[in-house]
Formats: sequence, structure tokens, C-alpha cells
Amino acid sequence: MFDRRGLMLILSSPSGAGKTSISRTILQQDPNLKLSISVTTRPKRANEVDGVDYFFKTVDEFNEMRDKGELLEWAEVHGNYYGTPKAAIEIELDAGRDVLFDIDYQGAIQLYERCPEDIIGVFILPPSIAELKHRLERRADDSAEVIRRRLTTAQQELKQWESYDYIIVNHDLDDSCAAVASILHSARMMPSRQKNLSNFISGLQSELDSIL
Ligand SMILES: Nc1ncnc2c1ncn2[C@@H]1O[C@H](COP(=O)(O)OP(=O)(O)OP(=O)(O)O)[C@@H](O)[C@H]1O
Ligand SMILES: Nc1nc2c(ncn2[C@@H]2O[C@H](COP(=O)(O)O)[C@@H](O)[C@H]2O)c(=O)[nH]1
Repeated sequence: MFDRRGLMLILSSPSGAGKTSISRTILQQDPNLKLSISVTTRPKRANEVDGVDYFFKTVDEFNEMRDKGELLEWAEVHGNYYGTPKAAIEIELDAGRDVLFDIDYQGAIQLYERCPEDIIGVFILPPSIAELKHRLERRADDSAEVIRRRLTTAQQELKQWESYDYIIVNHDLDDSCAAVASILHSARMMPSRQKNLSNFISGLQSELDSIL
């Protein structure tokens, strides 16, 4: 009903808690929500597509983008570099589309600092560490060594929960998707996000004046 600037919805979690699964579902359900496609130096997994899941870069290419100021945020995560390309985000937000970021807590902290007005941050927790390990093993994308490294990083990641606006324990995937969709739905209705709200309310008041 009102023009509005898009918002930035961040999903973070320890690796394997389920944020990519949740993201895929809500992106399919919501045509006004666009994924921020990160750049990474991590090797491509068998099921991933360059330009869809990530833009896969060499370390030199990544450093060049970072040094030219083309990244909105960046971080080293699990021994690889990841970053958010800036240009695409501004286009989506200015057009009133919301952008979903699947990024770690270091990136989330940078975005909270740079664009505090635009951010909604959601932290996803696994139901237990045994289930987290099980999900990483069942996903079968990573070696035992990489899984161990990701579980080790989870110790640091779990401490970051207080930086976020919402916490979801991802027991059931459908319930978690519904919870994220509901957070997004509510955030869109905040007065600060609805550009022409004061004009609309003035119009209602004039209408009242004219009939009373
Ligand atoms: N609620 C759930 N119940 C059972 N399995 C789940 C649930 N959510 C996700 N999974 C499964 O757990 C595995 C890890 O999920 P996913 O890849 O979405 O995690 P992630 O948080 O994005 O991890 P990463 O940070 O490594 O990208 C996948 O195999 C996924 O199908
Ligand atoms: N700070 C950023 N973190 C990012 C970005 N893109 C992804 N990530 C996070 O990295 C880990 C590992 O992801 P995986 O695909 O290798 O399993 C995960 O926590 C992602 O959220 C980014 O642009 N910036």
C-alpha cells in the first residue's frame, strides 16, 4: 500500500543449524524477497551453481573486490573468505525489495553498525549439538575434518545470540520457515518502514474533518 525502502533480513547460525534450508523455502514463497549472493573463496560443492549459491572467487579476486570497497561486509569463516557485494544490495533496497543475508555473526555485526535502521537479525539454533553434528554429517558436503572445524567454530558463534533481534530453535523446518516469514511480515509493517504513512494519515484526518 505504501512505498517503502526494502529491509535487510539476516539469518545467522552455527554451520548446519539450517539457515540455508530456511532461506530456500522463504525465498520461494516470497517474490519481494531477494537473496544476497555472497562471494567466497571456499571451493564449490557438487550441488552448488556459480552465481546462484555464491560467486566463487580466488583469494586474489576476493582481495581485489575488498580493496576496491566493493564489499558491504566481509569475514573469514571456517578458514575461507566470504563477503557481500555492495552494488546489488542498494539496487534491491531502493526498489523496495527486501534482501535476505545468509551470513555469519561477524558480517551481521558489520551490517548492524553500517545500516542499523535497515536490519532485522534472526539467529537460528539447533535443537542440540548431537543433532547439529548429525545434520552436518547427513548433508555429506564436508569431510570429517571440515565438520570438526565447523563444530569448533560453533563454540564462538553460539556466544553471539544476544546481538540478534530474534532467536529460533530449528526443530521442525516448516515451523521455522513460518516463524521467519512471520518476522518478515511484521517488520514490513513497522511505521519507520512505510514511507508515505504520514501523508496517508493526513488524508484520513482530512476525510474525517470533511464529514464531521
Ligand atoms: N529442521 C530440520 N530438521 C532436520 N534436518 C534439517 C532441518 N533443517 C535443516 N536440516 C538439514 O540439515 C542440514 C544442514 O542444513 P543447512 O545446509 O540448511 O544448514 P546451514 O545452517 O545453512 O549450514 P552452513 O552454515 O554450513 O551453510 C541439511 O542437510 C538440511 O537438509
Ligand atoms: N560474513 C559473511 N558470512 C557469510 C557470507 N556468506 C556466507 N557466510 C557464512 O559462512 C558460513 C559458511 O557457509 P557455507 O556455505 O560455506 O556452509 C555460514 O555461516 C554462512 O552464513 C558473507 O557474505 N559474509
